[in-house]
Amino acid sequence: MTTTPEPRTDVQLTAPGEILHTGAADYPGLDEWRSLPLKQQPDWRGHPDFDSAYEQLSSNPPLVFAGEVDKLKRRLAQVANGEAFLLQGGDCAETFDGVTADKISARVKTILQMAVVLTYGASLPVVKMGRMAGQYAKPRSSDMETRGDVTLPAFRGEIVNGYDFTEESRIPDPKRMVEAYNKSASTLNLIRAFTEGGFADLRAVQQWNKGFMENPAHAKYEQIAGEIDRAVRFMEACGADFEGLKRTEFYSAHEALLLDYERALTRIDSRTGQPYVTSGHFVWIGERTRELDGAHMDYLSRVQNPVGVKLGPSTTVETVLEIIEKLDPQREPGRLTFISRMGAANIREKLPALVEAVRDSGAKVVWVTDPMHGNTITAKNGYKTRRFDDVMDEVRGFFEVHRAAGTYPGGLHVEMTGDDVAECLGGSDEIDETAFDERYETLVDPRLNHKQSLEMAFLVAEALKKVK
Ligand SMILES: O=C[C@H](O)[C@H](O)COP(=O)(O)O
Ligand SMILES: C=C(OP(=O)(O)O)C(=O)O
Repeated sequence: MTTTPEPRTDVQLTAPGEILHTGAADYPGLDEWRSLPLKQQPDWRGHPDFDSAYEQLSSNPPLVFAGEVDKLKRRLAQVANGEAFLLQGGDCAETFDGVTADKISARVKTILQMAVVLTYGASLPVVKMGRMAGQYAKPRSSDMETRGDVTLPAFRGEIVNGYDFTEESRIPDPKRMVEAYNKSASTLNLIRAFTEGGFADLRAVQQWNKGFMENPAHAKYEQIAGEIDRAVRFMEACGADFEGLKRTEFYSAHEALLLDYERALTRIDSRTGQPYVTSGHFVWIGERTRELDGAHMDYLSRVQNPVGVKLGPSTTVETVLEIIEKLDPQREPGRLTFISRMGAANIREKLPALVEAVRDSGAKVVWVTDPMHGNTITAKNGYKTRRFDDVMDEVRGFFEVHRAAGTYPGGLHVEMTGDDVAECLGGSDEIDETAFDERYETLVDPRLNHKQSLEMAFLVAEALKKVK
């Protein structure tokens, strides 16, 4: 069983509510991961720029504040209790060039649109979270990539190396961590401005959804869209406080894969003396790095953020119970989220035993479905893709499993974008492989485009109405 370190007594604690954070240079246990099995990392410790990049990050301001992280944990506790729904969405791999106002606003806009539809379906608040402002590191199936007769190190996300298929670009460069920090800061700044400055006004979001409904292909969602519209007009007629509804909470999330980056951005919260990863509000451990005795599990067991763990089809009951012991020994609601990514073909067979075991253990975790990562296929023309129908089938399976177990299907985790890309097959626009040459932009895995994301929200809203 993991023990949470005692608060430091030798640091100056400030009054509750203050947002000062100190570095975490010698906090006990925070460097334990360095002696444990560590997967999916670049070999860059000997790089001449490593120390200066690490020092720079260590002295930079935190990207998020411990008080916000605690607030998110309270929101996730509501999800664990079936009182809210969690929506996590964003790029597979953010790119430095993608940090533009247009692209960020399109993604935030799409997440807000999805959230309105889901809020209506669930009749519950939706906790909104972007795979944004830090989703720059990618785990890979293979360390190397071969094209023709050339083999080079695999692309590991722009925080590590470049996507161009040249020897120079694929060399890991620690200065990229500083660039990723700067890009994340810009992204968060814009997200905060959007979501606190009127962009999230419920009436505007509902207008955007009307645009989606104008396409005859989406007429099948007319009933639910009409109901939302009437509900908004009813609230307006009643004189609802739309000032309050102009703002919304929006949290950042990413895979805590690159431990040099996470360690350098860990800070001690001045209120509590406890360590927080300040690179994002919510961080998760991926399917490829979730060994119980591994570095990633150890590191995230020592910080206070709410954490997620991806669970693929090989996950056993013993593993989930041990993960709970390791990451949530205090059984703190909101601390632990399990993100299942079984694949449509597996979910109905593999998920029930895990959900039932967790239910019977009494632990209060959040259950989220990631219907993307278990449904990746290679299209006839060689592109990595996913079928919209498979994705939706996994979502339906997730709801069925929870209904049968009497547990709460707490959320949805999707790779999506606000742009009109063609990366996943199907949806009402019936995207097929022929569109890929023109509109395939992702650097690693295929995302739902704007319309496919909204369509998914409508379908999930229908499923959520049945949960109530
Ligand atoms: O996003 C998830 C992983 O990084 C991705 O699926 C790995 O892809 P690969 O199998 O092409 O390495
Ligand atoms: C790598 C990812 O997923 P997984 O760990 O589930 O493969 C991801 O979500 O980007």
